Amino acid sequence: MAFLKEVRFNWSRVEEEGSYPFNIPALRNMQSISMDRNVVFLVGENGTGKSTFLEALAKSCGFSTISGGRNHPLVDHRGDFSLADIITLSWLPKVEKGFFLRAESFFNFANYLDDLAEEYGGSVYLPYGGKSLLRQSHGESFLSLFNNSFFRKGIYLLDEPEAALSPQRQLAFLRIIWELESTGNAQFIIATHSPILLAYPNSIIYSFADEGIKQMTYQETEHYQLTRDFLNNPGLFLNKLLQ
Ligand SMILES: Nc1ncnc2c1ncn2[C@@H]1O[C@H](COP(=O)(O)OP(=O)(O)OP(=O)(O)O)[C@@H](O)[C@H]1O
Repeated sequence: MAFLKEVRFNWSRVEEEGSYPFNIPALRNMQSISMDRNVVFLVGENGTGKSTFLEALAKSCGFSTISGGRNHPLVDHRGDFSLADIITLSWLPKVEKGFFLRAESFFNFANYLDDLAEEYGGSVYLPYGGKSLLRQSHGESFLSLFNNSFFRKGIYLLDEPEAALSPQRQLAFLRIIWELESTGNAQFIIATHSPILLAYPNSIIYSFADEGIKQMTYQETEHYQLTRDFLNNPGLFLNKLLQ
């Protein structure tokens, strides 16, 4: 269910326009972004601002900005989440639960769970597949999290969840998304470079670029077109590329 309906930018609150994160071209001209769909994808070239936007959403939701939900007091002291100070989230209905997954700092979250387990015992691992996430492969730990923790009614903000997943596991992950969103229990906002994940039906796809953020179809994304052209004829593609 689309709990989060819209994100509005209050640019008048910005004091230093020329510096990060307020200088990101894709975001600078946006007044609002509709989120009114169970599954919303953020795509675009590296460095166009997808993670910055997702982290600001996570902070505004009260989630850990390293990875985690509301009950995980993990603070990223190096990050700059000031974009969260100028966005307003419109909810209907408001949900408190959910999770922010940042693939690159998931290790810190797994470490944090191990520290908790040392103090409170192995039951800490129950929502994460019953054992330390560090004793599972990267991909297994992601799927353990998705399978065991993502069952509550909530909003799930995922930054490149495909990072650890094989193509087969990406398909398994699409099935998890479907089971949760089609029963009205979840909204997913996912930054991704995966042409497999992007194929999920009935989503909104937002493409981040210097000109702004534009909604497009799956077939219009560069991820789809480039992957299709490559797979149609890898030899020809590489011949041109490597000449
Ligand atoms: N803490 C920071 N301080 C200054 N600039 C930053 C900071 N974090 C990111 N940037 C810059 O902001 C821009 C957007 O970065 P961001 O990580 O949001 O991009 P992205 O679209 O998620 O990229 P990718 O697809 O590579 O993950 C980039 O130019 C990046 O160099």
